[in-house]
Amino acid sequence: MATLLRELPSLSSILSAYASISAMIMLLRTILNEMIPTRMQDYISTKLSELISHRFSPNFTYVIEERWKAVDNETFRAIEAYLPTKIGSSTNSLLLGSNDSHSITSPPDIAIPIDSGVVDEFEGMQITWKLYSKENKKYTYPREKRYFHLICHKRFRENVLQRYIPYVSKTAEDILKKRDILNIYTYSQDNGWDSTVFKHPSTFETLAMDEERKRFIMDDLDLFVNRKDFFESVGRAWKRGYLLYGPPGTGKSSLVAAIANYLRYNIYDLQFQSVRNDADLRSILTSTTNRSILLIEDIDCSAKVSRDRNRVKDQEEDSSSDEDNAEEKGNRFSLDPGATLSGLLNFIDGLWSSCGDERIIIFTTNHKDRLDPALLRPGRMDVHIHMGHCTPVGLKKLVTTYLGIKKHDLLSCIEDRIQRIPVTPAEVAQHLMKSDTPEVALQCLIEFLDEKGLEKEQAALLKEHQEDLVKKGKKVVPIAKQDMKHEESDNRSIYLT
Ligand SMILES: Nc1ncnc2c1ncn2[C@@H]1O[C@H](COP(=O)(O)OP(=O)(O)OP(=O)(O)O)[C@@H](O)[C@H]1O
Repeated sequence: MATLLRELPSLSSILSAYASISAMIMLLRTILNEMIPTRMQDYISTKLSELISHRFSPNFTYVIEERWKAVDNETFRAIEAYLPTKIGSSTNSLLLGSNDSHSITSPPDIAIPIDSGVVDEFEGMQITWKLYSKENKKYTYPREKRYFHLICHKRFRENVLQRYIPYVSKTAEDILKKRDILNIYTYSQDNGWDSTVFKHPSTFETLAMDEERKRFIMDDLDLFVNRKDFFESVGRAWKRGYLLYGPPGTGKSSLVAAIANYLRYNIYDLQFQSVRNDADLRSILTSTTNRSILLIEDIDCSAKVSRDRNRVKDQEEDSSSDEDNAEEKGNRFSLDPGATLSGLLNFIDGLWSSCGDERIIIFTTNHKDRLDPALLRPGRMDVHIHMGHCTPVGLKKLVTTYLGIKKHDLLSCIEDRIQRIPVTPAEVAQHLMKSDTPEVALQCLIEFLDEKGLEKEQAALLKEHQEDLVKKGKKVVPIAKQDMKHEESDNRSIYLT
């Protein structure tokens, strides 16, 4: 015992050894602090703690990111729809809000805030969900990258994948199908897709359009939504393209709203000119969800889509096109070249067309003749629909909708006038709104039509007179094109390409 005690180091030598080890550690730490930047130190310590916790934790984590292989991750969408139905006492905070500008009293939506969690139970398994976010690389869309962590016990790992996730997807599908609120999304370079509640009153019932044409469109839509297997079997993307063309105020936007209300699809409204380049266009289009309408209005206004291959022809066009050309020249020198027609076509029927299911693509234009022929080729936009001036059938529909009457003595003389004088449904609607009294409103419409008829006659006389002058070899100031041309050259009412 005495020998053993003698061999033990003295207290003073233990203390001095401890002091020198501590001094060495402090020295090392100071050197490391000096040499390794703080961010690198944080990274190393996070990785070390992750390694330790992974090694010894009984849990397994699935990570579900918002984007998956360059497109929107549908599993993420499903979880987003499903989780708000699972909020319980374990949830400490929630996002609450409404984007329904039509009704401030409508019940708000619920969503999971970033860095918060929800606990769910399924077939005896406990599953914890957490939502995180981190900033994305600069200049890529979307700016923020969100992702869910699904945390379960390691022994449930397989069951979660085989049974729980399919259950979540199925439940989400039912929730999304039953949603009674539609959204309209608009794109901006700063915020990406921003949504607001879409409550447009236009339906096929209120549209002033011939009944057979309405029936044709509704049947076409029905056929489209019920043909998932058909599209698969023929190797085509489950998409349908509509080109709506015609003068302003003939109901193109109203028809889009009617289609959205009929199918209960959200609308993604894209200003083509606001897209920086084709790469951005791809990200923007692939971040739209299934069962939706992609709407590109006034597609002819994009120089890239309307002019690329028609430049020579366009140089001969009227003065209005000079402004567009100036814009185009400006674009050539800008940093962002803009999205191109081929970028767009690639999404419509190229390799990228297979991204996403159940999509309706709608282009509208007031000038079909200005579009690049590539966009009009058979099979590109499946259905071309001409929205024309008001017809007697359209008039009756508008009178019923706006005045609540089906018959009136003045109707026959209005019908007679609109067959001679081109007038848009928007103009008719505007005059029918002038009074609640049918008599007064219809009289207003008659006066308007008579004025328009007079203008038309004067324009025809002027044209005749100018043609005479030209024949006599005299110089004339040309009449504005729109006075002479009421309709597009191709005004077949509706056809499949
Ligand atoms: N066919 C129609 N049926 C019912 N209402 C219509 C119709 N066409 C136009 N209207 C009325 O006129 C207004 C303007 O129509 P809308 O915006 O749909 O026309 P548009 O063809 O899209 O015009 P633009 O080319 O200028 O966008 C609508 O709010 C609607 O009240």
